[in-house]
Amino acid sequence: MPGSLETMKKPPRADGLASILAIGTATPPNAVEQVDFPDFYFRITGSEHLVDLKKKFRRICEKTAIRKRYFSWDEELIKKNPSLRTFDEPSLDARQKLAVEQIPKLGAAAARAAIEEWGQPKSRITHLIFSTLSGVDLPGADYILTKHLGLSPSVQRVMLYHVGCFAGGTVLRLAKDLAESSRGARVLVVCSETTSAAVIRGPSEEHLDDLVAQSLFADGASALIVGADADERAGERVVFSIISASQLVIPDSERAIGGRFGEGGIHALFHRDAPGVISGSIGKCLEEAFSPLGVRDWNSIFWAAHPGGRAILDRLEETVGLRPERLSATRHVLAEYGNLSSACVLFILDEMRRRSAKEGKGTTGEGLELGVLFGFGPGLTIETVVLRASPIA
Ligand SMILES: CC(=O)CC(=O)SCCNC(=O)CCNC(=O)[C@H](O)C(C)(C)COP(=O)(O)OP(=O)(O)OC[C@H]1O[C@@H](n2cnc3c(N)ncnc32)[C@H](O)[C@@H]1OP(=O)(O)O
Repeated sequence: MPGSLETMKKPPRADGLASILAIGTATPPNAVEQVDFPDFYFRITGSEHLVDLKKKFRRICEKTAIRKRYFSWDEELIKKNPSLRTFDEPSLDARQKLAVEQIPKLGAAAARAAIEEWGQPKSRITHLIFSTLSGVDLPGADYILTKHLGLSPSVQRVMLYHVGCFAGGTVLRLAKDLAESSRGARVLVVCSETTSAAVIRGPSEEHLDDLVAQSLFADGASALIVGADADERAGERVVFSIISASQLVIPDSERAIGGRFGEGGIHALFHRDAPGVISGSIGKCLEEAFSPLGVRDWNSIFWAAHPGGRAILDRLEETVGLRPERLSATRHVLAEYGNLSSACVLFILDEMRRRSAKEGKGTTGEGLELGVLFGFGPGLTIETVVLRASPIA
């Protein structure tokens, strides 16, 4: 019947904006203090004889402003898999085994925390967006996660493999579209990362940017429930609303951040000018996102920026003229967890809303109404997400 076909083409849209209704995070048990990492890393990779390179690595680690990182692997695993001790020996099988096991497991732990905070039955989850940099498999981590969590087989899954660190913004952009285009949709978003593809490899004097990667990346997962028209009578609460989301590729910048994927896993390619390239485009992103809202003072909004490395945050702060408190939650997450790739920005939102409540601020965004979340990664790609904080009762 033409009438019913018309109805099928246009399912009812949500009335309101998509919102984050809950946040969960998880880390694996093996924590390594950054101050101990150079000794640990050069010992487990059998590289103690590279004395000058180790001194250089110590200097790099000291500059990262990272205090601690969590890993799903440990010394025992490296001993059992000697190919992981070298810089570029074929080692993909060992890396895959770890990633395929750990990514859904970590993601499920973060998702359970988000679902518990949300307080609604799992059967209300209509969509799943899963993002990870490693562990491509068939069926993928999204499928394994639905089994771990016991989600409905009719949950609509979207799997994002190998997008890179900007994916923490991409998942919000997609979740907003899904939640607003279908009334009643509840989207479970999961970003789960292990370093098994890119970190854990021996050092190389010829590839110093890869050595920088060994000092930065860590394992962890974050999860959100996103939906529009929060059902407050059923106990749903808005943590942040997603006002807008957009993506920008900085022209001719693909050399700034990248990775080569092969039999030895992912070899990181970081140009020293990555912080400069990112900060050079941040003004344009801010103006495009906030001019419709009449905002021009970048200190009047809260910030969650992907902490790719300390130098990126320093350059951002300097270029935009930010007061130190604006990147305080971001720097805290970098210090306590390292660079968690796509999972990082959602850890920052969690940290921000928790410390806002603890410090008696009026909103989940440090007492401010509007804020920005930035994802940075290969391309060079920037995801810009405008958020609205919620009042804290
Ligand atoms: C994967 C994704 O999709 C997204 C991502 O997050 S990718 C990660 C993006 N991150 C980056 O690009 C790293 C940004 N860089 C930084 O944060 C900082 O440079 C750093 C913490 C690594 C070092 O801090 P710094 O203030 O630059 O210290 P600095 O004293 O200049 O450098 C320390 C040493 O590292 C070396 N170094 C710094 N950056 C380097 C690079 N990109 N490649 C090779 N060597 C580098 C320096 O030459 C220096 O060596 P010496 O001590 O022998 O002189």
